[in-house]
Amino acid sequence: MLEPVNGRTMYYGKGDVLVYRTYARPLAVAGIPESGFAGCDNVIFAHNITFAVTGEAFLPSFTEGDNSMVVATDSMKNFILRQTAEFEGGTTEALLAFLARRFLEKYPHATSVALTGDRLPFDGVPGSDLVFRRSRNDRASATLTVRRTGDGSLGISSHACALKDLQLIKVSGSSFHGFVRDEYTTLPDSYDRPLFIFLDIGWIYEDPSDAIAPDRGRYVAAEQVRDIAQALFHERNSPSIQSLIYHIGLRVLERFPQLREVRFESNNRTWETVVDAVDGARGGVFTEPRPPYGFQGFSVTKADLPGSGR
Ligand SMILES: O=c1[nH]c(=O)c2[nH]c(=O)[nH]c2[nH]1
Repeated sequence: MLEPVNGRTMYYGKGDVLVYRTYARPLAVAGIPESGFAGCDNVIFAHNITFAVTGEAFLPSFTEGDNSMVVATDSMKNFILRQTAEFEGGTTEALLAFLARRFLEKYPHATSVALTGDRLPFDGVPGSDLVFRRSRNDRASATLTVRRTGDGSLGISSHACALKDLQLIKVSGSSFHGFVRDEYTTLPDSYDRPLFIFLDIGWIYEDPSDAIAPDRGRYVAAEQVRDIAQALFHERNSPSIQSLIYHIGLRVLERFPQLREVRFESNNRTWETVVDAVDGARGGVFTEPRPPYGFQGFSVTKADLPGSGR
């Protein structure tokens, strides 16, 4: 998360800082064919934040028990909560950049801050602009590291945006066959399986300013990435999860040339068949698969796009 200080891992911070900000700046995004998402009003702009700090000045707190330079993690929590009131943006990435900058400005002996914000989604309810329903579904997330550069200015040294915990089932139209068959193989070939997948999708911008300043019109909303994943899952008769995530990655990069890379971590939760649908009839019966579960990890970059010449 945070780069080592003189070759040593050293950081401290606060996790699970829950910040419910109301009436943040509304977000508008450019549309894409796979998604009806055009933005959100941000009436509830809520996050679970993990905040970590480092700097040589903190070494004596570890090695000598000298707390004179320690900003208590309790104070960090207060800082995050109070500063969020002054935040004027409308994206998770912008909130993280704002908090990191403010902290490094306030505490000059801190050299670098790494923070993650998991959005806590609340959905609007019909007929009200005041009542919201907490959603336990997939959610947007971002991680940023902001550090002091040689000339004392502050810069983003790493970033990653994500959609976490997307869980999608396609009841028909997925296969898995042609894999290595030997004395260890018990899995039959499948030509139509009820494919249930858990997906974490991450993306990196060519220029992280596009994530911080959505007014530039190049912000990529997690809802749009979600909708691309759903559309590709629908469109393709996938021969494997490996192939499916590759094609989702290609489509995301095609739609958003401002991105450099898309990353996947997927989990196979294919439903276990109890009663097969008979003679082309619909209506099989399935149950939850038993552990252990398979997983895949893959990153797609612009070099994978057709015609990239790389
Ligand atoms: O999409 C899949 N990829 C695999 O590598 C695999 N292995 C397995 O047993 N089932 C599946 N499904």
